[in-house]
Amino acid sequence: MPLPKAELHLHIEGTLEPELAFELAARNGVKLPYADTGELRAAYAFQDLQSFLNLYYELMAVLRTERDFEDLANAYLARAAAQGVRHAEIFFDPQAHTARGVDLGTVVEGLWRALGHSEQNHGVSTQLIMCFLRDESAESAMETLEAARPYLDRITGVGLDSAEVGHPPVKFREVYEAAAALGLRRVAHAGEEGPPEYITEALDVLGVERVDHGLRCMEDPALVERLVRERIPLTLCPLSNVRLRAVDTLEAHPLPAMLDAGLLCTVNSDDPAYFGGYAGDNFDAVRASLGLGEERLRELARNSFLASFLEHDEERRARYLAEVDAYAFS
Ligand code: HPA
Ligand SMILES: [Zn+2]
Repeated sequence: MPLPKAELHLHIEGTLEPELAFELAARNGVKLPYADTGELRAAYAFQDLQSFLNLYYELMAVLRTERDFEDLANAYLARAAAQGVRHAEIFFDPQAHTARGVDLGTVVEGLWRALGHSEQNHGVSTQLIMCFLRDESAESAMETLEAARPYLDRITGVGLDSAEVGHPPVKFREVYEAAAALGLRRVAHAGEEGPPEYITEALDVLGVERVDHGLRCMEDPALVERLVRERIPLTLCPLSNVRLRAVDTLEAHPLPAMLDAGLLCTVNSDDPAYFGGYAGDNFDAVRASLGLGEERLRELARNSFLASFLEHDEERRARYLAEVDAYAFS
């Protein structure tokens, strides 16, 4: 039995495995510029975030109907459950679909067909976090928030993703103010490729409660001290960091130093179909490559539930934490 954990940094579009991409392409009459899954997999050699994003957006062309989004989410939930994920806070990128003529309603209704039954079908509780593409305009983000109004009962929070450098958090000040006024929780990618200042700005200007990645905080000791003092969770994604070359090797990942510094770190998969593994695979990888002992792994699992947006159901959080505490490593 795998260690119970929450997944807090997972882009549902990044769970599109090559086999499902080809299946959906055939179903929808979409022609992919790859002969087969082998040729597609060979394209997964990324130099940086942008080279990944190009393929990530290209493959989304196969996602067209509610059923496509339902199938995508069910495939993820089954894999996540098998790796010990008990709770998942799932990102989606509305603008990447509406820009292709797929309605926000199709996306949310389709995802919800899977998420609404996830507890019964997969034993995984779920939440949805709607991300704005930071390389699109602030106006487009605001329009997306407006368009999401009919679905807000199914959306827990907002996030910020896509190409980071040159698109600082401050660009989205008004959108985040509007999201807060609607009662939405706030997170943002910051410090993946962007500088530590983007992390500070995400906290001070956007009012985020969690920082996605946050890796580059380690360049600023005063920021680290603040993140520790304020107990700001970081959603780290070790295999993603290696594939997108944010770190040279897994062995060089700063996770142990971050834990030693007292940061509230969590381990997540980001875009598992592209980066070589789901949540449990990321745990296994840091265990093998970083020499983390059982108590560090247990701490990471505890952190994932402590950092999750389960305030409406503290009983559930306590149950998950008790499962982690009782877990016997084999
Ligand atoms: O790792 C990521 N970073 C930024 N944007 C993204 N969109 C999907 N994955 C990512
Ligand atoms: Zn991400």
